[in-house]
Amino acid sequence: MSRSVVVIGNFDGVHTGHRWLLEQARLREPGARLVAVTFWPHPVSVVRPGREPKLLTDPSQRERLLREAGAEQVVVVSFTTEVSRWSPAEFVDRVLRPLDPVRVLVGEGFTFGHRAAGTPDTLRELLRGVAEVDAVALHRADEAPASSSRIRAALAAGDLATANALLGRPYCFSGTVVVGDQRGRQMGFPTANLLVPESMAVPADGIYAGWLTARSGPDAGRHPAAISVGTNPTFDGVQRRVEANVIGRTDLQLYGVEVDVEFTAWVRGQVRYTGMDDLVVQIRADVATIREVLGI
Ligand SMILES: Cc1cc2nc3c(=O)[nH]c(=O)nc-3n(C[C@H](O)[C@H](O)[C@H](O)COP(=O)(O)O)c2cc1C
Ligand SMILES: Nc1ncnc2c1ncn2[C@@H]1O[C@H](COP(=O)(O)OP(=O)(O)O)[C@@H](O)[C@H]1O
Repeated sequence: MSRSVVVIGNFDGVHTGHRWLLEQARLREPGARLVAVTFWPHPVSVVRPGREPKLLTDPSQRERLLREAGAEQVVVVSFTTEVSRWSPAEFVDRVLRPLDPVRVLVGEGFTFGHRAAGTPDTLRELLRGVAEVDAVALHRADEAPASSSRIRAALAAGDLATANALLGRPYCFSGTVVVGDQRGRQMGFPTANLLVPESMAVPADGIYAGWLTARSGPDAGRHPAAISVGTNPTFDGVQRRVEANVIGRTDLQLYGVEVDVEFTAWVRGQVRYTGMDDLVVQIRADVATIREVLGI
């Protein structure tokens, strides 16, 4: 097997900064196999349980995005308490050496190993004579570097434009369509409902313009969508859901189908209406706005 160029990180969101790191790896070692080393679950959930951030990508989405960004191999280290106690040297011996790296790239400020004792300098020392180690300056999308935590904060604040700019792609929420309260079709706007796992980040409650892609089934493909994130306050709901109405259709069969919901633009916040009739009038207006936003 050819020698590798390795990038290491959590890569949650696979945002512009992560993609920049992968591009640098490709440019600096064009002949080498590009390997992304990452972790699952998120190390913070093991080291400081309960303090882990809400995730922008689940593991399968993250791997798919890393491959799209040029990774030819994705190595997922199962992060356990035992792994959290590895010294920097153990991490290098167990994870990096077997990949036969010619160069390793990490973001500036990267730390690894027990109590985050390893720095890019430690890595350089441990790999002396084996591989070059580059600590790459963090890519700046604007005044500050793109980071998963900035993106999470922007999403939570309803600032989808900033989140999407830092991601370098529309924010996307994936899941399996579940049965809801069967109310959507009564209102003339059936919605494919996705549950929001506790572990995942989701944009602030509100109405968004976007796209729904069904990965399989009779309606496979990408469809324009009016998206609602929230608890359906009009109906005193409690469970937070991502719901997408495919615009102009009432005939889709999406139950049990894996879908990707892409968020293109923020439209408005959630409102508690006094009844279904007022809500339906508003949804009609939303759909008209969303058609314009999407240019359909
Ligand atoms: C474009 C759009 C806008 C919506 N706006 C609101 C809203 O402002 N307030 C609210 O309580 N629910 C809103 N909803 C969510 C509806 O309450 C929900 O889709 C409906 O109750 C159907 O739920 P079901 O899929 O579980 O049957 C909106 C849904 C869509 C598609
Ligand atoms: N245009 C559409 N957009 C979304 N789902 C649709 C559409 N047309 C039909 N459906 C189907 O209807 C279901 C949603 O209908 P709805 O009455 O809102 O039920 P539920 O409350 O179970 O979500 C979806 O899961 C999907 O299978």
